[in-house]
Amino acid sequence: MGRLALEQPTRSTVATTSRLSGLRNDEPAERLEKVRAQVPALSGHLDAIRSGGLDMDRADRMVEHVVGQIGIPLGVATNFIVNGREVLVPMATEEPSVIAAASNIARMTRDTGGFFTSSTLPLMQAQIQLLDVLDPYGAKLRIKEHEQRILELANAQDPRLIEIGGGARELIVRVIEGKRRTHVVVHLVVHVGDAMGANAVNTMAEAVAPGLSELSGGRSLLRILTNKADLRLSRARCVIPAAVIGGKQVVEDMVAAVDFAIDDPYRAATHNKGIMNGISSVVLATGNDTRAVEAGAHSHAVRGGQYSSLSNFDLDAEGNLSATLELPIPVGLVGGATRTHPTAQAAVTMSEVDSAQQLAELTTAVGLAQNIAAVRALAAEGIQQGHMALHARNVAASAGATADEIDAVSSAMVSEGAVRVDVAERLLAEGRAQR
Ligand SMILES: CC(C)(COP(=O)([O-])OP(=O)([O-])OC[C@H]1O[C@@H](n2cnc3c(N)ncnc32)[C@H](O)[C@@H]1OP(=O)([O-])[O-])[C@@H](O)C(=O)NCCC(=O)NCCSC(=O)C[C@@](C)(O)CC(=O)[O-]
Ligand SMILES: NC(=O)C1=CN([C@@H]2O[C@H](COP(=O)(O)OP(=O)(O)OC[C@H]3O[C@@H](n4cnc5c(N)ncnc54)[C@H](OP(=O)(O)O)[C@@H]3O)[C@@H](O)[C@H]2O)C=CC1
Repeated sequence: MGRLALEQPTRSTVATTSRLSGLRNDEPAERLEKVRAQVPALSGHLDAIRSGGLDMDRADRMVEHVVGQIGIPLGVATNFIVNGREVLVPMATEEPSVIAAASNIARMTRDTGGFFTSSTLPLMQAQIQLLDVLDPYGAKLRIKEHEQRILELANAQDPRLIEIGGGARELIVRVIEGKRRTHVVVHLVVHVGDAMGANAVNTMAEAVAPGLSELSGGRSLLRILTNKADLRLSRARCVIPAAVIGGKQVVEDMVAAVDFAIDDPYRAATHNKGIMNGISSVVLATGNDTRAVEAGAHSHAVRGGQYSSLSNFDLDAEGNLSATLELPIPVGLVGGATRTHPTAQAAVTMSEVDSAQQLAELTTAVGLAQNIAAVRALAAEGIQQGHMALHARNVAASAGATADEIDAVSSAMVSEGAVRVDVAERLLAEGRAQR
C-alpha cells in the first residue's frame, strides 16, 4: 500500500479568531460585543443571550406545571481551534473555573493546531425486548431473514428523515443468557441525521414491534432507544508541548494520574466528572439532553466489566502530552429544546456548526480540554488554587457581599489562603466598619 497523503486541515473559518485574550477583564456586555464581532450571525440573537431567552409562555409550553424559571450563566470558552476552525464555544454551567480551565488548555493547543476530531455516522439504536420466545436462536434467524421488510416498515414512519439521507439501516438481534431468563432483544439501528433521535427511533421501534413479536413467536415488551449510543462515537485529540504545560515532570505525572483513573473506578468517576464538566456545559447551552449524553458517556466508560477512564494520555516521542477522548455524544440541532429555546439557538449559532456530528465533535474537544485542565492542576499545584480562587466570588456573595464588595472580599480570602464563608463574613464586617 502506498503512503497516505495526510493533509492537515486548513484554517477555514467564519470567526477570524477565538483568541480573545483578557476577556475576563471586560463587562458581560463588552464580552458579548467582542464575540458578536467574531460571529456576525449572532447579531439576531443578542436579546436571547442577554435575557436568558425564555418568557413564561414559552417555558409553560416546554414542560409541565411551570411555576418559574432557574437561570444558569452562559459563558464563552475562548482559544479553541477544531480541525483548523477557530471557534468560540458556548458553555452553560453553574460551576466556577470550568470555562476558564477549558479556555486555558485550548490556548495551550494553538501552536500544535488545536484539536483534531472525527466521528461515526449519527446512528442511534432502539431496543425491542421480546418475551416468551421458545426458540431464541431460531427467532434470531427468522428476524434476520425478514430484515429488509422490517427496515422498510420502520422507514415508512419518517419519510422526511429518509429524504435527508437518514433512516433505519440494520437490525441487530441479541440473545442474552441472563440470570433468570434468556432475553431476545432486537436493536433497530437508525441514521438520525441532525436529530438527537430519541423520538424518531422510539416511533420506529413501536411500529416494528408487532411484526417482530410475530416472527419470534413471542410478544414484545419494551420498545425504547438505548442511551448506550455506542454506534454514535465522537473523538478528539490534541498535543500540548511539555514546555507549555509545565515541563516534562508535569506531563509524566499527568500520564500517571490518568493511569490511576484507567485502573481504579473510584478515581475514574471523578476523572470522568471532570470530562463531563466540559461536555455537559456545551450540551446544556445548546438545549440538548444532558442526561442522555451523561448516560451514554458513563456506560461507555465500562470496559471488560470495570468502570474506567474515558480519556487516554501518553507521552509522544518528544515527551509532549498526547491526549485523546472517545465517547458517544448523541446531540442534535433540530429537535427538543434546541429548536424551541431561543438561547439554545443562539448557542448553536455561536458555535458555527453545520451538522449534529460537528457539534458532537466540538463538544468532545471541550470535554478533552476540561479533562486536561483538571488533571494538570491536580498533578501540579492541586485543584484548590485555581478553582477556589474563582469560587471565592460565590463564597463572598453567599456571605452577603454586595456587587461592589465581592471583588475585594474574594481577593482578600485568596490572599489569606482561606476561602470560607466565615472568613468572608469577618472580612465584610471589617471592611464595613472601616467605611
Ligand atoms: C483556573 C485556571 C485556568 C487558572 O490558571 P492560570 O494559569 O492561573 O491562568 P492565567 O491567569 O495565567 O490565564 C491563562 C488563560 O486561562 C484562562 N483563564 C484564566 N483565568 C480565567 C478567568 N478568571 N476567566 C476566564 N478565563 C480565564 C484564559 O484563557 C487565560 O488566557 P488569557 O485570556 O488571559 O489570554 C487553572 O487553575 C485551572 O485550569 N484549574 C483547573 C480548574 C478545573 O478543572 N475546574 C473544574 C472544577 S474541579 C472539578 O469539578 C473536577 C475535578 C478536578 O474533580 C476532576 C478531576 O478530578 O479530574
Ligand atoms: N432516553 C432518552 O434519551 C429519551 C430522550 N427523549 C427526548 O427526545 C428529544 C430528542 O428527540 P429527537 O428525535 O431528536 O427530537 P425531535 O423529534 O424533536 O426532532 C427530530 C425530528 O426533527 C425532524 N427533522 C428536521 N430536520 C431534520 C434533520 N436534518 N435531521 C433529522 N431530523 C430532522 C424529523 O422529523 P420530521 O420527519 O417529522 O420532520 C425528526 O424526526 C429530547 O428532548 C430528549 O430529551 C425522549 C425519550 C427518551
